[in-house]
Amino acid sequence: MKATAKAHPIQGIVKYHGMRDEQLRMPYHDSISVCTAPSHTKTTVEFDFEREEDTYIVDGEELEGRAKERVDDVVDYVRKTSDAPHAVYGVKLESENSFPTNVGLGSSASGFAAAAMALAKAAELEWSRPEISTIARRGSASAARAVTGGFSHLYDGLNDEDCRSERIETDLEGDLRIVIGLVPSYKETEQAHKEAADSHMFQARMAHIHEQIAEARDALREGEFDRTFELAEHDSLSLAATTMTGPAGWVYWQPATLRVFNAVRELRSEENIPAYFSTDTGASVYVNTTDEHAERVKETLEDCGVTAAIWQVGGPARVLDESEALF
Ligand SMILES: Nc1ncnc2c1ncn2[C@@H]1O[C@H](COP(=O)(O)OP(=O)(O)OP(=O)(O)O)[C@@H](O)[C@H]1O
Ligand SMILES: C[C@@](O)(CCOP(=O)(O)OP(=O)(O)O)CC(=O)O
Repeated sequence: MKATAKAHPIQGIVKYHGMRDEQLRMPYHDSISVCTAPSHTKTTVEFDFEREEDTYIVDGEELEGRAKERVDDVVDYVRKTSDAPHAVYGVKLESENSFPTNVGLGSSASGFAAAAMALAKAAELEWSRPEISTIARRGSASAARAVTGGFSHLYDGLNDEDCRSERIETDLEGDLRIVIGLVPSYKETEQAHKEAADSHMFQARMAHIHEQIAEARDALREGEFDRTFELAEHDSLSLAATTMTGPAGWVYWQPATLRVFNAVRELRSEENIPAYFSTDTGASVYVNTTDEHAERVKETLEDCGVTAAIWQVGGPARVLDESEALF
């Protein structure tokens, strides 16, 4: 009745923007991302006979309002699909993120992936990871990809058989280093997804994305580093063009973000270093490079006045031993 799970957040490669179905969180189009580590979320859940109300605590704070409703959507779906008699009891969920939230480092992905994995285990659902990705998707679409881990592809679809995530095999995982530049500027993504289709750039993005997905899959299969991360850099600009031209005119980037963009392009042109920037919906930057060049890239980010760290590829969400439970 109690279970603990761990999941890694994601960096978008061909990024998701906008939902066809807001309740079921079915995106308008396919998306590909890569999980990042050691950043992670650890979550313990328990179905408890004595508990009448569901309670969720993240980083020591009890969730309320919209944040709570999103976890409710995940818990309700697990209750509906599980045959375990205890799945009707109240749930206690406690979770810890090892990295800052709401700054563009993908906390909703690892948060809802860890919750889905732990809930599926506690509710005795013997599902595969692509199946569990449909539970996580109800909290956050990016979380579907955090369930399957590594490089993963969330398919567009109108039902759970189609709209699920699957891992993509590639040789790029071992040598990839993701240097993160932390630009702490608070934002929330949900509203941006809601108004995605209201930008005049959205239809252009939709027409373009199919090709981008095919290219990214091919580059990953072929193990082509430059081609893969050039695509991620390009798609960061495409995504921002759409959010900036929506009704709210969101500009997620900060001056430090742009300093990093310029410095990364200089590393490429002047030092021949394979380094490509990437942002999701936020001001923080990912710089994709190889092990050999990671320290040089980190120094460059620090010279831009940004706190930097060298991360690598994270695996799929997984259930932990009961000795690792948070309560
Ligand atoms: N460990 C967690 N367990 C459950 N929900 C979480 C957890 N961490 C974050 N969340 C939820 O994820 C959402 C984070 O905001 P948002 O939708 O902007 O996602 P995001 O773009 O992944 O955020 P960011 O990348 O900036 O961290 C909020 O609803 C928050 O409560
Ligand atoms: C481009 C992104 O940053 C979009 C992130 O969106 P979220 O998955 O955080 O949105 P919600 O479903 O509202 O939680 C990264 C990606 O998943 O492609």
